Amino acid sequence: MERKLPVTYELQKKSGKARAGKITAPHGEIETPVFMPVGTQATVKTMTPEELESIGSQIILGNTYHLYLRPGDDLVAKFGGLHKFMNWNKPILTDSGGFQVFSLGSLRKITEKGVEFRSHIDGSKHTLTPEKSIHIQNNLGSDIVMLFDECPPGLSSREYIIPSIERTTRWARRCVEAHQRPDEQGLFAIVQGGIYEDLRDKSLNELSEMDSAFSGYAIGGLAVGEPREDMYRILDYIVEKCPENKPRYLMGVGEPLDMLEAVESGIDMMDCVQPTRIGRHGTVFTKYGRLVIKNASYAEDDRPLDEDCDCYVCRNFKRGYIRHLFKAEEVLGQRLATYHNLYFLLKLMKDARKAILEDRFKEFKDEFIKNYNMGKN
Ligand SMILES: CNc1nc2cc3c(=O)[nH]c(N)nc3c(CCc3ccccc3)c2[nH]1
Ligand SMILES: [Zn+2]
Repeated sequence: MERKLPVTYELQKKSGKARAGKITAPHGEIETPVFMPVGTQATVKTMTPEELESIGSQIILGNTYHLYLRPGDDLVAKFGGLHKFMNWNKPILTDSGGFQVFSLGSLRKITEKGVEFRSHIDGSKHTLTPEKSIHIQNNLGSDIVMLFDECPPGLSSREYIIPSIERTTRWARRCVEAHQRPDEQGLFAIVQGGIYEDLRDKSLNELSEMDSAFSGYAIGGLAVGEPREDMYRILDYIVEKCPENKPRYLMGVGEPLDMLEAVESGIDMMDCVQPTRIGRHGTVFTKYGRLVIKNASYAEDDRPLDEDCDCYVCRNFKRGYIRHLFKAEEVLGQRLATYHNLYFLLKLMKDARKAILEDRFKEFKDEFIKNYNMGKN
């Protein structure tokens, strides 16, 4: 009989293919669509958990690759798991590590067994396997555990992707077998297949054989250098083929316009390091597009970063002050820009959810895109 899954989804409203829903996870509920801040090394860079909660973060992401290398998943387990270690008491999703090996590790080698690599920290040799990845995530105690997959480089050929999908499916079976807490940590499948519709079908069909083990489905293999129109075409094709009664997670997409495109295709969850990464370098999101605060033109500008934003930063600080902080290399500048960027994306998803509930998502999306492309800052 069907085992009770630890992570469940309730569809609340559709507006076209866009959906509003509620995810129930062991550490709490998540209203979707949702943006998930990335907390790679057990911290969303420069933010405290209290600040993350105050801006409306419902779930954050952690990284198997990083936490295994430092401080070690067994140490995190000694502290009672990642929630206790970092004092975040809402849901956490952890990635499985394969992607990070290829984006950060060196001297990598893929075999049937798994992935051999050298640590980007000290060059030590390691092998990550499906079993090891799942056991690390079990130690971390995340609410949502990702399958150990291969994410082929953007624009890989069909000849490369086909055998890659078949190995990733064999790895998926090993992940399901290795999972030590299937009743406490939800397992998400990851659909691959590059920019080819028929290979997306192949990946989804092979994974669907194990559907009863999966609490959700992620769309992987995108935002890895493929042209934007290819990503949109694939989303429009494959997302609605994923089970309607489970959450759908698009991995690695966090540009405002891409997020709205993803929501329109039926995606519920998204992550991206962009808001925190570009925030630390002084680029912020605004209603009218991106703004590079170090630009000399903002030196005497007494407006907030975004005149339509009601976040703590926009209510209390002016562009000229935040520009000064960056020019003076004051760390408060990075914190304020990060805070506002995260708030901006969390609010964008909250407004998208409201538009879906009121069955006016298309109008909401078109209005946002018109303003964002104005670039008048
Ligand atoms: C930026 N673009 C991007 N495309 C991705 C594709 C995949 C993919 O096909 N498979 C897996 N496992 N992860 C991917 C990721 C990492 C997402 C992430 C980062 C940090 C924390 C938690 C999760 C991606 N990121
Ligand atoms: Zn703001």
